[in-house]
Amino acid sequence: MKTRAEEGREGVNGGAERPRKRRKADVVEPKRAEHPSLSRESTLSQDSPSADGAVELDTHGPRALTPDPPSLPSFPQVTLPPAPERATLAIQGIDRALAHAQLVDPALSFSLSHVAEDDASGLSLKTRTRLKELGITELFAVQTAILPHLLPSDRQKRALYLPYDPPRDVCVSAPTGSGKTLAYVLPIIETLSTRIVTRLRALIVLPTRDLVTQVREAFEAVGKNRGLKIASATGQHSFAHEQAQLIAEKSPSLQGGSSKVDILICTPGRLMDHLHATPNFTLQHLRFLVIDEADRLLAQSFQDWLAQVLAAARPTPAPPPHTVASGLPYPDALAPAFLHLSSYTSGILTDIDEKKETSCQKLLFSATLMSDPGKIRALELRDPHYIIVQSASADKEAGVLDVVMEKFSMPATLKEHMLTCSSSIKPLMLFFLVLQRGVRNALVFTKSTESTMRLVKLFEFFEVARAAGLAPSAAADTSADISKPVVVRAYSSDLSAAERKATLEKFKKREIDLLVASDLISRGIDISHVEHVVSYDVPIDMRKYVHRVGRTARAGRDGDAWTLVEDQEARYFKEMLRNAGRFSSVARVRVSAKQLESWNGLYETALKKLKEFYARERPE
Ligand SMILES: Nc1ncnc2c1ncn2[C@@H]1O[C@H](COP(=O)(O)OP(=O)(O)OP(=O)(O)O)[C@@H](O)[C@H]1O
Repeated sequence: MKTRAEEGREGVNGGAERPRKRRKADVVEPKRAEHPSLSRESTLSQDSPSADGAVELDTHGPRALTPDPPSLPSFPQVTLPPAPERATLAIQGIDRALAHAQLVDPALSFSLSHVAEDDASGLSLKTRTRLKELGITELFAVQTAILPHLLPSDRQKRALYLPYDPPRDVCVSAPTGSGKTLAYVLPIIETLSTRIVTRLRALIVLPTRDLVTQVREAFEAVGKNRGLKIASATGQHSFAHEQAQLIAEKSPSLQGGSSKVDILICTPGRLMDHLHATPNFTLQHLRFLVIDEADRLLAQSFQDWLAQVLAAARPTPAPPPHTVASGLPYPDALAPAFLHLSSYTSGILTDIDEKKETSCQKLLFSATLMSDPGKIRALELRDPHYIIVQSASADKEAGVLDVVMEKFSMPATLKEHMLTCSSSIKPLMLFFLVLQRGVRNALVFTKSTESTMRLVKLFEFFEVARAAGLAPSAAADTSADISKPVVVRAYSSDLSAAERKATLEKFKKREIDLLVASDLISRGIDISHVEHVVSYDVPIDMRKYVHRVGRTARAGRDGDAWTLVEDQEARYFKEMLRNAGRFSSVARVRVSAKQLESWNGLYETALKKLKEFYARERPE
């Protein structure tokens, strides 16, 4: 019997014997033999004998039976263990708090009483009455779940300063349109309305100006007649104007800061500007720091905004005693956790001084909350409580895994469709959806501003050709009046802030049928009448998809999402859906050439006009 190594040598060298390489086992053997339990005999005896008593060693064969040269017995063939499941890998190393998340059924709700003084929601009668005026009679799942954490029945825990018993932070993952905004607006208004002096106590950070405007409107609506001052900072107005809105006292520099507002809603860039350059702008009195669209904001660095905000809210060490100024008191008020900075204290800690912490409670929200441990660490969360509003699974681990593996929950009332076609007829597919399927009150997403402009122009030329009766009108599968011209407008970063606002207003008033945009408004924007979302260009990842389609089917309303997929993109798009567990939820829509036939002529005419238009616009 030949060993495999010997067979191999024969195969390569034609039988010529080469000196055998010194193997590791040869070196180890004498040492092992020194110990009786590791001696050759005892090792061999562990192998199972064959029927005739000879030991079968499949790798060393006869050599193993002879005492010389000494060698170790064979080990079993190396076999790789089966690869761990993706789910197993995903759960490894996740934040402990996330693993203990509170899973909430999206169907959960809480009916509000508008007469009783006390209500288990924790909301005051004033707030509930205001909600009734706004047409809100019940709390949605995310609001029902979060209020006990932010408005505890123990009123002391609602105090504006909790330096010795600081509140736990809260992270929320809930589907688009599920009411996350009110989930933080309500407890903030309720808690702050007990305040006597105006200080900056709630800071809400959002990724875009449009969202700042929207959230400010929500605060103003709910907080009406509660005496709280609300401001926003986005850079839309001059810096000096914003400073005048935010700060009462410009000089001298007050250690406790000075604020004209209780609640500030802002973008991170502008927040940094005020933190650096606005005298007396301080975050030491913050009771709430809300990071909405948290995954998007944490992906953006903006001069390391998060680290700077956290540092500004955190008590700083006491200055050395000899630097503490004496003299007349300032009209000043330090937060309790910052009192050691006062000119009246020595700055020397004694045994009875307990460690004081910032009272700022961080609240994170997103429909696509990240689980990246690195990013979460950067938030310096305090004993965080996770709330996941998640349909389908009652199994806690599965629910947490869905967040970790980016299988985000979608609104139950959303219907998803995909249409596959060649790139050359993609615009025709959109015309088909609008004219045959009655797609109106729709947001159409493209991949870029340029793509938005081209599509809007092409649609306009198409409508001009249609109005001129250049093609027979086809029988539509819709009740929509297709004889009416379809109004299409662009919403892009090329427009001025005023133009964008005006366009959005017109769309809200239903004066625009199709609003074409890049991903500028794919997150957070809440327009209740959006019935359809069309992804004219496929979204590049699942997060984008979730936020785009989430512009419809909000607050329990119905909605349809259509994705136009070019043939070469189909594989990638389907794979993306499959990985996110959405493949079976998306209906494939087949459109035959015959169904498109009636619009072909108009399309050709529109394309020709578009070419002429761009030739005029950009002469060579
Ligand atoms: N309890 C409620 N009753 C009725 N309508 C509500 C309630 N809560 C919120 N809404 C409405 O639901 C809509 C969606 O809410 P909101 O914009 O807060 O969703 P969201 O979860 O933040 O979505 P996104 O993730 O897309 O930002 C809004 O028009 C809001 O006014």
